[in-house]
Amino acid sequence: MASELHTKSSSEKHSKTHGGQALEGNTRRPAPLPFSNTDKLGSATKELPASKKSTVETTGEAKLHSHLRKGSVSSLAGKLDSSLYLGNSKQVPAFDHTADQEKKKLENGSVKDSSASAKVSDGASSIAKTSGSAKISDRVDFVDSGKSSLCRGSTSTDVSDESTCSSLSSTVNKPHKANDLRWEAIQAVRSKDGGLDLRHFRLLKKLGCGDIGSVYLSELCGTKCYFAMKVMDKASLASRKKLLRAQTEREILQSLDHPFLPTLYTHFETDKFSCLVMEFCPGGDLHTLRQRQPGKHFSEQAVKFYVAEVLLALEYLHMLGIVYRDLKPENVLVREDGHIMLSDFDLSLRCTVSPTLIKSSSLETEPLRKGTVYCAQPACIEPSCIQPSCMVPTTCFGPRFFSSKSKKERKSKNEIGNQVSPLPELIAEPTDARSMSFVGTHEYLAPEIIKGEGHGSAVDWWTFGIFLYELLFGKTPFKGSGNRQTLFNVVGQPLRFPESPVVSFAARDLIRGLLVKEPQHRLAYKRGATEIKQHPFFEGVNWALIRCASPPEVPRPVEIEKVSVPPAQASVKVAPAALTNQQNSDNYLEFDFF
Ligand SMILES: Nc1ncnc2c1ncn2[C@@H]1O[C@H](COP(=O)(O)OP(=O)(O)OP(=O)(O)O)[C@@H](O)[C@H]1O
Repeated sequence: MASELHTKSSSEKHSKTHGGQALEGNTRRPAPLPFSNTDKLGSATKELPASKKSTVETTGEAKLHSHLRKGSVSSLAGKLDSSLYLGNSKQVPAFDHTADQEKKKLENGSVKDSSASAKVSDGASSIAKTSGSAKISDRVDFVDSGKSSLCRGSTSTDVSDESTCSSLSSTVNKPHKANDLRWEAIQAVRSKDGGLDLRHFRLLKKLGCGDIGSVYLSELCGTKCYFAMKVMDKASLASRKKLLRAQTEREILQSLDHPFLPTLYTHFETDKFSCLVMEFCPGGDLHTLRQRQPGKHFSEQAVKFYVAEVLLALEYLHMLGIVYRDLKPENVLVREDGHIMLSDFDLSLRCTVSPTLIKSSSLETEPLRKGTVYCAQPACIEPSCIQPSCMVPTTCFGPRFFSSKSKKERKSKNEIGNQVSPLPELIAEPTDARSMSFVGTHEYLAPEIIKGEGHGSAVDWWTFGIFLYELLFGKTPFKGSGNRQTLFNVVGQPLRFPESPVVSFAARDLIRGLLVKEPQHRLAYKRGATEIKQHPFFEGVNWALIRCASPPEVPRPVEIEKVSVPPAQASVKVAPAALTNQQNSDNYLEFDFF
């Protein structure tokens, strides 16, 4: 096991502001003292201060590098994912860019990517694997699932300005960004100046501080396009041995293209800093939003909406072979349209997965015969091997969906029901992945992590259960008087529900299914998100069109002028080396790190 355990510092989060407004009432709990290996159950020797939902992590553990087919597998993931959202393509106007983009892909040579290598890691020691043969480094706690390839949506060349990629190939690899003005603005600067760096951005406000960097609200100069820029001090990362974590997060972000996951618009490096330019979420996080609700818990209807979106995000991540491992309300941000965005991937585990289509959509005349399994192995990931139902265009993401409908025809507020037709059923569960890392947040840690038994994707279904519980009841189920007690409770205490607020039987039943201590008996262990989606709690949820449903709450628009500090008032401190090189003197804000 690793020699070092680390606690993410969340004390800084107390001063966090969002969208230009101070988050009053943010009762984010202070960080516990640094955790040591002996604090795990069984060898715990000392009482720690009260856990305040900070994240714990071991470092120096398992890492798996695998040479994988990249392009073709990722395109499968994209298509399968699209099909999950779209259902019957005949019901909504088409926004068909698939064929066009396949063509562009060929023109841009992205096909050659299909033989490129992809890294698979959970941020610690390593296995190098090429075509079935594995090279295992010193301390390996990770066992390959034995399944096939990791799916990667895109690569560093897609968004990094260290590369010479064309704007076209970037869009091809993020097909859902085809109509995004911010994406176009970034691409325009890239074509004009050959790349982006700090001088292209005005840093308007510090949004918050994480363990590996600070996040700033920033404007792409002169465009009124706003982004959240995570700025990481490379020297600090190196001295604190966090480079791998930063790299893991960046590589995961680069591979994502999903409505409930962050879009990484670009990434660039200066001598001193590594910068990730992402979509800005002005609505704050669900932890803060929950504090503002009556009784500090959400209504069951609102919970249904938020957890349904989180479920789809987790499903997509698992399909890419990513076990998220850090689900908690603090990491679920609210976008400007009220939909959610899962953030913070530096503790995620990457492993191998083989998405498996077990039932086609209703577009198919007959469901697949029972027992027939369509396994999307890398060797057959060609368009012809994919069920046609998985290749429906991405209507849910395009503005034309709305423009072609009158307001009356649009879905009524809070209506996310009325599933029209069953969707294809997939298993994309990296169930056999094994990590021995001790990562997560005390109240959210799965029993198998605490017991050090090794864990896989089922930890995300445990945390999903805790998350659901917390949103409904305003507290987590196993919280003790201190971190150690919390860990004991997670492992040994039965699940109990408070008498109030009253929640439905279906909700409690779902929580019971998810919070089963043995991972192999836990809901979703075998068939992943599909099992959860079929639970009565989600009855009536239109999974295909949830992206178009009205959220419980839409954040007030951020007034950027108020957020932005005029130069005269700004406490202009000497800018760090990277900033002094900037041509744009508007970048006056001080950078402070950690
Ligand atoms: N895209 C975004 N839009 C708005 N605010 C964001 C965005 N991304 C991050 N933030 C805010 O910035 C803060 C720092 O985020 P960051 O992801 O760096 O750290 P973290 O979530 O605290 O976790 P970690 O310590 O693992 O880095 C968070 O509290 C978050 O609320």
